[in-house]
Amino acid sequence: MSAIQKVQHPHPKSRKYGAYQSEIYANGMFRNIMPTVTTDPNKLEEQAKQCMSKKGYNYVGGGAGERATMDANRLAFRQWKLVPRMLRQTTHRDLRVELFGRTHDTPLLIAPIGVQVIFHEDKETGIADVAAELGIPYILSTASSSTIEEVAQASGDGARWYQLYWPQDDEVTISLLNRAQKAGFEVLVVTLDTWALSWRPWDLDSAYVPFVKGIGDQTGFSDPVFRRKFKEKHGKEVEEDIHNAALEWQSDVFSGAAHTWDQLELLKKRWNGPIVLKGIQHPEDALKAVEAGVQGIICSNHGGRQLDGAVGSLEMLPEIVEAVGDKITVLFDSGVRTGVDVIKALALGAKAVLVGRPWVYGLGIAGKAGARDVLRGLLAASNDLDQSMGLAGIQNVAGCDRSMIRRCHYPGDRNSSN
Ligand SMILES: Cc1cc2nc3c(=O)[nH]c(=O)nc-3n(C[C@H](O)[C@H](O)[C@H](O)COP(=O)(O)O)c2cc1C
Repeated sequence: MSAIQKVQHPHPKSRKYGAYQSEIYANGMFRNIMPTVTTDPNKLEEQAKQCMSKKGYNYVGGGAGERATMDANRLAFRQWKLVPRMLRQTTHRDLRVELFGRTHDTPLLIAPIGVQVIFHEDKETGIADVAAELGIPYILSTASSSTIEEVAQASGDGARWYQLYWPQDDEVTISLLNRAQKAGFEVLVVTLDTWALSWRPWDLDSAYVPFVKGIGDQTGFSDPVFRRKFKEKHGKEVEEDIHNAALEWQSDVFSGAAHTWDQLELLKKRWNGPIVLKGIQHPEDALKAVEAGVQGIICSNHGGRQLDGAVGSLEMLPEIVEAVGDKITVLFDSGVRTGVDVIKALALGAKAVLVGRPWVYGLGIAGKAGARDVLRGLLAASNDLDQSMGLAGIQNVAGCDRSMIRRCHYPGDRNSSN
């Protein structure tokens, strides 16, 4: 390399996420406007708890059993530390990544989160709008409180993926896939770990499950095949008997029976685009996904909401990446709270990272504006993705590699920002 490095210019298409930090200081110093949503990842959940309804907060903050998997998710992040490099040109960071042939502005994805109306009336349509604005693909949950078509409209030109809770009824499944494709959803995310709801004490103690009242069932209630079948069976429209319609829909999507690998053929035949399996934790399942001929997997344990006492998701990422190499796109979620967490997951081989609870807390605090603040903070400055990459000496996402990270065990490492 020559002794004089060339002056670096920003990539014309990379966005300046780091500007958010200056904006916060300028608002406070000159206009006395303070951030609505805390910028401290360790205080976010507590602020949300103060602002949200008890049931709404418990639904997002809770997990399976004694929340041991949730703890493991955070501890798995704590055991990896970044090793920063100096005197590198990192002034202009480039956060763009390519996934399934499309370039995205950041390595973040909005994790599929159900029943968003219980957190704020801005719900899925509001978050889809924010995601499009920030250049983050929005993954719509099947357990949505807005319809597929409403979310597509709110997302406009934004990238959108569709998450399937896979119904037992193939005709209904095909109808959902057709609707999602028609509405411009590009990637199908099939969640494998939630064919029944787990034991969730924070919801159980107040006997709260929104779906039985028809909340979060909008995908089914707006589906022509589901509606026709419901009418044939009950002689009524869905709206005339919400209680039974809710039961019927729930027993199809959370049936208590898992699908099997061979059944993926149906989805492959009916979905004209990339398919990503969500909920992979074992390297052998990752290899099975390669064999099954899908295009991607998400190393995820559903944020510790399904199986309690399970391994932290990040713990399994390196083995999964090693097992599948470049044969399939590996994405990651469960426990991501800061930009540095994103760097760690990328350094351990994920191509992009899904963010879940943090923006839901923002949504609960201040609606879509609150979710936007959380996501901008995550992408932006100190402690967060863009600036942390710079401080670590990393110029772009490809620079997040194994040389930047080291496994270290310090007794007493904190398990905060759940
Ligand atoms: C309130 C809530 C609802 C969720 N709903 C869904 C869903 O409908 N479909 C799905 O695949 N995953 C769902 N998830 C899991 C997320 O997609 C993601 O895997 C998880 O939030 C990652 O963990 P983290 O939030 O602790 O980072 C949900 C998670 C939460 C917190």
